[in-house]
Amino acid sequence: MIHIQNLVGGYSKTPIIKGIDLEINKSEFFALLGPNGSGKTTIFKLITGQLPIISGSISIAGKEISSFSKLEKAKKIAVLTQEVQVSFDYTVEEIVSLGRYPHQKGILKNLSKHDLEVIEEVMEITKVSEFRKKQFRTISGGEKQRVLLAKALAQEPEILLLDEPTNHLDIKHTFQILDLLKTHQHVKGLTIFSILHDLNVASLYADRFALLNNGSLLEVGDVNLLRNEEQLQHVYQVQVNAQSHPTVPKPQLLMTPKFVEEAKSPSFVNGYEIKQQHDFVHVHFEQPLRTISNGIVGDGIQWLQHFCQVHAAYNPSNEELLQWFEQKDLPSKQTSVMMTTQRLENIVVVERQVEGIQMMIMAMSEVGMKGAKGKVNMMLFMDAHFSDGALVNGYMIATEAKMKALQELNIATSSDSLLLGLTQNGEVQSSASLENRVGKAIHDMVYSATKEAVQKNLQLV
Ligand SMILES: Nc1ncnc2c1ncn2[C@@H]1O[C@H](COP(=O)(O)OP(=O)(O)OP(=O)(O)O)[C@@H](O)[C@H]1O
Repeated sequence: MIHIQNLVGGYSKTPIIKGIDLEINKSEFFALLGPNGSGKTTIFKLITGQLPIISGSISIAGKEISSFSKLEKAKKIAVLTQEVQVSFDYTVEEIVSLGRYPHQKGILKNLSKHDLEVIEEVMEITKVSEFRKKQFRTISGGEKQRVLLAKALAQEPEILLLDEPTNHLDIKHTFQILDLLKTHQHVKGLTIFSILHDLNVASLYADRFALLNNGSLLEVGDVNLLRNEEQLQHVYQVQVNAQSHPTVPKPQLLMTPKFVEEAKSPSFVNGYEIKQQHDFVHVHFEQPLRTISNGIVGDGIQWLQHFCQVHAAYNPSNEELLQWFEQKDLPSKQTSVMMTTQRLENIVVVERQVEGIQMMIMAMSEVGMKGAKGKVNMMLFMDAHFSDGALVNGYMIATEAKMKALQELNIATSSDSLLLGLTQNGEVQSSASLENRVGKAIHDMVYSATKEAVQKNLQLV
């Protein structure tokens, strides 16, 4: 649809855009990414004709851009720029109506019935109808942005060029507007070429991407471009980690600040407090721990600070759990909970240094107890620093060590819960295995604690 070939251009004889090739397909949402000053707006100005092309070419649907008349271009392309220049005291409705100008016929250029219908529709979908009679200059930045988008849509273009369409919008309106644009893309076959600064929003909405740096394209491709952490780090000069979105199969980027709050980092043994009451045992760590767990609360990979083994006769509902958190004055989003039907006097807490690593384990066994299913709930805390991959490795080693101990005791268990919590102090361990120190430490600690917890129970039966 838009064919850019060996394009060179800029503001003076020294070109900003240094020979780029780009193809934007019909009905796709294409995101132009790149840091400040990389030349994104300059490319848009070369497309719209605001800046002269030094060399190379731009064509739309096979026709050289310079051969379009102003009106022809306005019927094909609508542009939403960052430079809001509305010199007269127009109302919102009047601004949106200006979008129909390329379609109006005759000398008087009156709005037709169809024009009025289009204006109504675009004001409705961009949610600007409610302030249609207000003066444009008196509305907020985000409202202005929506009005200008309504004007662009009123143009009924084939191509929409958007320079940062969401930069003044709150998250509700950002998602509302982008959902709306996606609908137009799919239902009306609109081609969207948009400059976006928010890489996470771009990841969720765009079909293809181009990364511009210093007037040249570094990469053009699909969403995998946003999984290239090294390249993004090099271009944006920020530490970036690409993670999977929890429900959409797209990457999301997490940025790490250079400024890190001075960690109090207490020594591991002084860094936590254990409180035991008749109905729950609570471990509180002074610093949040990186955790992996399948407990009833706080499951998956998270950062948590409170860890509870709770006595309950039955599995509580979510409402009951929330009430419980309130009663105990615990933050529900920073707490891991495991449930047991047994009395908590049987809990085993072991603090030990294994393979030079400080560790603490809290294990609650129901094995051999009357009426119990036969499970061992376990929370293992370590003064070590694991990558997410090592965390998963460690979880597997802990499960295997627990099973090994139980098999040797001729005990079968079911529905166990396990949590691994790391202080993330020290050197990052990218893997844990029975061949390395951290893996061996997990194995030895879990194996011995499982036996200890089960034997304590069996003595009490
Ligand atoms: N009117 C101008 N005259 C001369 N140089 C300009 C002009 N406008 C922009 N430039 C220069 O052109 C380069 C590219 O600017 P451009 O606005 O295209 O970048 P951008 O990628 O859109 O940046 P941003 O993300 O900050 O909007 C910059 O170095 C800028 O200083």
